[in-house]
Amino acid sequence: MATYQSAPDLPLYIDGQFVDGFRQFDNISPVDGHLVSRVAEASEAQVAAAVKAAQAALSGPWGQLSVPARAALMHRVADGIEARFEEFVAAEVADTGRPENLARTLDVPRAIANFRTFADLAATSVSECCETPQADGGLLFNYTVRKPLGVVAVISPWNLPLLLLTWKLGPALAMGNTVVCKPSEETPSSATLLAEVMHAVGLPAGVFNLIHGFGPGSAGEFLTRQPEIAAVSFTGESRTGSAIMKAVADGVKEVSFELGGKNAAVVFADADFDAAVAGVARSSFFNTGQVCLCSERVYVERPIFDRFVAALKERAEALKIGYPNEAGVELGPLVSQKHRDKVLSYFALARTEGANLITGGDVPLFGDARDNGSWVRPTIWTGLGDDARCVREEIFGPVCHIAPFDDEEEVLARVNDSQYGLACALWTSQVGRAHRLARRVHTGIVWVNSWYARDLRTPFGGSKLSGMGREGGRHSLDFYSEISNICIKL
Ligand SMILES: NC(=O)c1ccc[n+]([C@@H]2O[C@H](COP(=O)([O-])OP(=O)(O)OC[C@H]3O[C@@H](n4cnc5c(N)ncnc54)[C@H](O)[C@@H]3O)[C@@H](O)[C@H]2O)c1
Ligand SMILES: N/C(=C\C=C\C=O)C(=O)O
Repeated sequence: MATYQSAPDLPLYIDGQFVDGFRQFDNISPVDGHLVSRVAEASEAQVAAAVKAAQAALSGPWGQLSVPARAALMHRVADGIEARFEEFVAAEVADTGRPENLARTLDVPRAIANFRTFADLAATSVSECCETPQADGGLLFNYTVRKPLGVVAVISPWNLPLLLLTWKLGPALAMGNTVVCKPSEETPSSATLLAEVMHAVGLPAGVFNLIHGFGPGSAGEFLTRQPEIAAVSFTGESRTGSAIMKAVADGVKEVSFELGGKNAAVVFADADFDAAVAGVARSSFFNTGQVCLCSERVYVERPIFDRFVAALKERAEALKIGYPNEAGVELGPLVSQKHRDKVLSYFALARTEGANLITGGDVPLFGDARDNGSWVRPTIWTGLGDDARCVREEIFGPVCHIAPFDDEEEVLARVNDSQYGLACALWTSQVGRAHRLARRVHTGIVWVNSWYARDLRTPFGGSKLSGMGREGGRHSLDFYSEISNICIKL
């Protein structure tokens, strides 16, 4: 049984040593507001030291390791996470208040899979080659080699803390880079536990470094401004991506951005109704709506609109909200009071914009310690126009707006009318329509009759304000390595 009581102070991990920061900040539980831990904040000098240690490690034993040897080490990291599985569950629950079952079935298993998948992909990847006959009868033989980029800055968000950190770490390390990681200030616990696993596995000092702190004017910004970093892999808000892009522009650093979204779910009258209701309830309320892929916009074909709204209302109101270790709990709190204030501001905005409130739109009163937490109810609106801010701006909470539509061309235009382009879920029984529409939706990812079903070999990422680049499968191998072409005249 995972426990999520207060933990000890959380340190930094720099050049193979656990060290204090220049000051500490509080890590507060979103369940009931209790102090989870005090966290070391890295100074600019400590961030610079971490990057220098990572730079030095490239020319040490780590830089001499073969790909299979690095892959074996990544598997040992995965073994280390497995060995401390319940501690990782407790760490994610302590910081996010999520249901234990979610951490046990998604977050920690995906961290293990992230290391194992990219260890195996790196160890089995092949390079390109070609032969070019010459007019003089000679031959050119071209082949490519992958080299590490160097020091990679890994900056991750709070919504799936361990999953998203390791989604980057797995391929970055498997491809021979060294890393300096800056997890979100909201969720430092599982990254710190991971540092203990990395240390125990015996990665050479400087290969993996962990700094805690905030964004602007703190560890996050300091990291992006270090001249020695070769690339930044970032997941977070679009406006943060823009700030990081500016910070690294002068150095022309490589960036991989997984950013925000305002994703649509489209339900046609011919869809499996019960599957679509269950699927949209999951895609709108999963992880309390704190997934960049969540459907905050739902379009339902008019003949089933009223029936669908009623069914989704019933599902939303049946979701079990509760303590992380309660049996059957499905929804936890939002990650912080600050984030809840943002979500509540959209609840208020929806009223101003004239939304019909179908359910939720407020804070549940428990009459216990949870009233000091960051809880909201799952919320459904209808009746807003496509130009409403609540229909265009990312809210990042358990909320969706449902609108009717009449035909494919209309709904396709409305789905694509967004500054984001991350994900879309289509619910229909017509295979031809599914393929036709999927390729015309302007998002990086389209699920048909499913949502957040993942194969780690597939490309993941978005367009427009949702990001830059793709990670997953060989796309991660490509991003986290420098490819050189060698041409030999035979
Ligand atoms: N596309 C995806 O795959 C994906 C996945 C998860 C979350 N997200 C997005 O992330 C957001 C929620 O996460 P968040 O609130 O942690 O995002 P955020 O942008 O506020 O913070 C993300 C990380 O960046 C750091 N940071 C903030 N400002 C920085 C700066 N100027 N320089 C360097 N680092 C900085 C933060 O400390 C944190 O570690 C949502 O918009 C969500 O859509 C996207
Ligand atoms: N990058 C991934 C998930 C992103 C979730 C966004 O909140 C993944 O599943 O690999």
